[in-house]
Amino acid sequence: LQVNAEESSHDLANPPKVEEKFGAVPHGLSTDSEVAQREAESISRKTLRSSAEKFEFQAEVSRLMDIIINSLYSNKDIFLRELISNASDALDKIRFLSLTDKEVLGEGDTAKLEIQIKLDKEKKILSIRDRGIGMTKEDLIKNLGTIAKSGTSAFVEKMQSGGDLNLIGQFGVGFYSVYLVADYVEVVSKHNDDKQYVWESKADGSFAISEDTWNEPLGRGTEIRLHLRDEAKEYLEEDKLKDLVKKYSEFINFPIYLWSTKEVDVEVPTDEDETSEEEDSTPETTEEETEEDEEKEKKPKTKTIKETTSEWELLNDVKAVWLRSPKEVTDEEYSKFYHSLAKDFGDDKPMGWSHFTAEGDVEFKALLFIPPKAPHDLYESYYNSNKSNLKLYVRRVFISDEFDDLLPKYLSFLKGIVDSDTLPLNVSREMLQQHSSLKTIKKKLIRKALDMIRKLAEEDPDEYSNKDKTDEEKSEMEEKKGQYAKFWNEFGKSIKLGIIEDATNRNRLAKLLRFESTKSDGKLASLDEYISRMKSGQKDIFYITGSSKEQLEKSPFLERLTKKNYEVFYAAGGLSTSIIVSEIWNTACGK
Ligand SMILES: Nc1ncnc2c1ncn2[C@@H]1O[C@H](COP(=O)(O)OP(=O)(O)OP(=O)(O)O)[C@@H](O)[C@H]1O
Repeated sequence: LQVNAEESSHDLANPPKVEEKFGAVPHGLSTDSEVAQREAESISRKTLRSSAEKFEFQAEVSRLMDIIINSLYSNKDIFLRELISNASDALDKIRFLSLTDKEVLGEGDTAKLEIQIKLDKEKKILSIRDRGIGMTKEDLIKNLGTIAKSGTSAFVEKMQSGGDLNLIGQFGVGFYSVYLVADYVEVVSKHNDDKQYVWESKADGSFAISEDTWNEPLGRGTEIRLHLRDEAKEYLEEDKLKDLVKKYSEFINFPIYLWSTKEVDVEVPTDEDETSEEEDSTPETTEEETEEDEEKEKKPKTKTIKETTSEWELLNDVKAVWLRSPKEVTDEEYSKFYHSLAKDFGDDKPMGWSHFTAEGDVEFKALLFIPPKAPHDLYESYYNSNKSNLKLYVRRVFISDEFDDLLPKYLSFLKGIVDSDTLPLNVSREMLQQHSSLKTIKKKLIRKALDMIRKLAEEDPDEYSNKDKTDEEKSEMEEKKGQYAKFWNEFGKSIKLGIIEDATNRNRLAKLLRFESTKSDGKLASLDEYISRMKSGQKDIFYITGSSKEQLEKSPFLERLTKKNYEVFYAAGGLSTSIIVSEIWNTACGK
């Protein structure tokens, strides 16, 4: 019954099913109304809906779910940000489609692009609803269970070797984090092209799908209902959810509402009985008091009672960081924005960022980040992946994160956003991809990206002497000590690839190259340093290259040179990198 991901991705006419695996109620035993009642009550947690079609999860997904459901991971909060992030992606998708076809948004509430969170304390259900693109029946089968993404096995492997569950979103399997807090999950979804369906699973290897004929019609979008485990009851507290949204979802570009309950004082008319009792107990009255009483009688008698009211409370203020002036954005805000943009919720801050506005023929705002670590699959499919890590917006409307032509491949490790005022809004993605402004945007982005990387080195006291600096500047610089070596460790290979691929910027890139040297106590040396020493007449320096650092370090040639007390600079890299680096080196030295 296991599904082959590739084969089944286009043909789901006969998706894999698990028949009679669940404790179905025999049809003869129940009346229609009982069945309806049972469906509507979203079933006890022991059995899924009996009439539903059953499917088996793809094996890797099943393993992933096992890991999650049995996890002792303490930071269970992460599920909420994953769901909100999915909701926001779904809203981005429908907003994008609406640029060329307004009809897709529908009317009334359905057209409202927002996220709603609701709690049902009695039934212990937490629901997150969006009016995004929604999922067809086929989408539900594919996206939530039968097609394993490339990140699934990578993440399972990571988890088996003690990885951090917090990174789940980076592997593209964030949805399954719901099983950290729930033992039964329903996904109700309505896509414009299909009927409303319910997906449900108890994370026991299978899921079920039924046409939804009992819930309130969603109009369009998705509602995820988490039937919380007993130990996750804290997520039924409004304050807890408000804190979490503030903490993790501050930068979501759609309004997030919580259905919150408040106790308010209300004036209500006093009951007849109460009034008469009060009157009965009144002792004899004087004339004056009688007059007062008469006046009181004219006004209706009221009392104040506490009443609970509920209303949608807005939890975020939907601000686009990149549209603000860089002077107004704090370092902490940049860091938090990076975490949310990159779905990288590790403890480390980004290594650097560049926030700028480009003016002239092509106007755009951009915010680029150097991540603290290289992602697990950075070089895995370097030449055949079209992935860009930049999100493209046009006038604040998210267009795509699949524009492979915004940055060259060797800079694909950067994360960020570009928001352009010049690009047209009402054309298809394909036409936009051809737009002439993109070339200008790309050129400027590369310049800014390389400047940002150069700055990392310039601010690092390991790289440059800081003797002219004031004490205050020195202590600030102390924080940046070693940052370029860290960068080089994580992304040096990308710079070398850039040297091969980007002839226009080769000299700029050459300045970012670093070499190890046998005499520098582990410090990295730059090309400039080597050149200045060559120019000052130093002759006992050699430069060798090889395919790997290990190979170089074992090289007998290196050993011989060091024995003679020569200093050897060495750089690892593929053959073509070595050749190009040598060329740059020799040209720079005038040889
Ligand atoms: N609220 C939603 N509306 C529409 N589609 C959704 C929604 N939630 C999930 N999906 C679909 O299910 C897929 C799987 O979600 P999942 O969170 O596991 O991965 P992802 O969103 O692709 O990656 P990441 O977790 O990094 O955001 C999504 O790619 C999307 O197609």
